[in-house]
Amino acid sequence: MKIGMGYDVHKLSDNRKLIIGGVDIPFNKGLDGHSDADVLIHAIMDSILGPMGLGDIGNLFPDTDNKYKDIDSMVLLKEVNNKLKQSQLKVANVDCVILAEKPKMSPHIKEMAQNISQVLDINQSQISIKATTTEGLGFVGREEGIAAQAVSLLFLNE
Ligand SMILES: Nc1ccn([C@@H]2O[C@H](COP(=O)(O)O)[C@@H](O)[C@H]2O)c(=O)n1
Ligand SMILES: C[C@@]1(CO)OP(=O)(O)OP(=O)(O)OC[C@H]1O
Repeated sequence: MKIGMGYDVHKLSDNRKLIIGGVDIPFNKGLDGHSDADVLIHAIMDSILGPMGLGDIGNLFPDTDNKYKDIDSMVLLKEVNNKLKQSQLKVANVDCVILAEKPKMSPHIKEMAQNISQVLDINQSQISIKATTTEGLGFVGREEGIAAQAVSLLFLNE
């Protein structure tokens, strides 16, 4: 068994879509980044790459490479899953939390879990996504950005 963690933050900006867990969430702001800035998918990818010894998404998908400009992070997750399939490791479960003051994530959690389990070829029961505000405190509380954390447990498929 190997455990991995991932953490990511993106800034909230005008004139950007809010894409989290592959869901286009209606909101007056969106997350800014080189890619689509899907903060949840980025945290999940890092939590899988860590135990595989592959560093982080910045190593794999550098933001200096134009081919990743505005890329759908689900495409990057598929690439991470391809690397997982080439290894002897499989996902036991992924547990995540989204830190956002607004908007409400709860109406979108099921669709996020569907999207992620489909790309990772796992059952929906193997992925858990939660959300919390930070009670008005810090950059999340001031609605300057959204953060996500993920923990993945991988096992050796012998
Ligand atoms: N962006 C968010 C934040 C929270 N939720 C849900 O609301 C519950 C209460 O949040 P607190 O931060 O006040 O503890 C939380 O447990 C989530 O279910 C949400 O959907 N979206
Ligand atoms: C995904 C990449 C690549 O497009 O871009 P961003 O959307 O800026 O995301 P970040 O979490 O800063 O790090 C990884 C980047 O290389």
